[in-house]
Amino acid sequence: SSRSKEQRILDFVLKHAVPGDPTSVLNAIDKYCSQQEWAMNVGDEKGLILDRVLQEASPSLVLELGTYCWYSAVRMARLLKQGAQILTVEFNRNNADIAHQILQFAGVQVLEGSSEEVIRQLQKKHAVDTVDFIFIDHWKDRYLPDTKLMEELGLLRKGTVILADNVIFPGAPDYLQYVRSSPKYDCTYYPSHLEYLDAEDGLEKAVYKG
Ligand SMILES: O=c1[nH]cnc2c(O)cc(-c3ccc(F)cc3)c(-c3ccc(F)cc3)c12
Ligand SMILES: [Mg+2]
Repeated sequence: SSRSKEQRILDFVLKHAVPGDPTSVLNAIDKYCSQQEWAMNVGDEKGLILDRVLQEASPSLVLELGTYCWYSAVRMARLLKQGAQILTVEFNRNNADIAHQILQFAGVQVLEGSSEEVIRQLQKKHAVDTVDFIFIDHWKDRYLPDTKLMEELGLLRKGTVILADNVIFPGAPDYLQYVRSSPKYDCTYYPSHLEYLDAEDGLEKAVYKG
């Protein structure tokens, strides 16, 4: 059919999830993508690690790089404290549209454009001072340049948590080498598996020391 995989995921969510119940949305996406069509959501196994690291950080402002089908934005939004905000960046127009449809989540805003463009506009256009929690899940070649850009722009504060997906598969070796060798970060690796598969993958947490 002319509908994309992402639209088929949306159809399944709209058919099987309960409006306003984020856990039912996550369960629907995980069910569809593990049984029907694989998709690059962070998934349920790595998602549990994301849950724990996010709750420990208890952020007021979250920046997500890479919205895709909005799985991780929903995952994080369901755990945020009252009044906290997620800014999620998606450069692919179609995915942004799917994201808008899956759930108009209170406190979640989809910013369209390349991560570099959006990061450069955060302070002036989106009244951002510093970011408390960053989930990097867009494109492996942008992990390091975007992190350096956020440092240069003063978007990181003492204690800002950066959690990066796919540091093993497909991997972001230049990013890993940088944060692990930099005196500006305290790093922790969380071993896991590629979403819905047995391949090894993991998340890297880098806490900015200011
Ligand atoms: O690009 C990604 N962004 C954010 N998360 C991703 C993820 O969680 C998984 C994958 C992934 C896809 C296929 C595979 F066999 C292994 C890993 C990708 C990815 C990697 C290279 C690609 F060419 C296209 C997709 C991404
Ligand atoms: Mg990923």
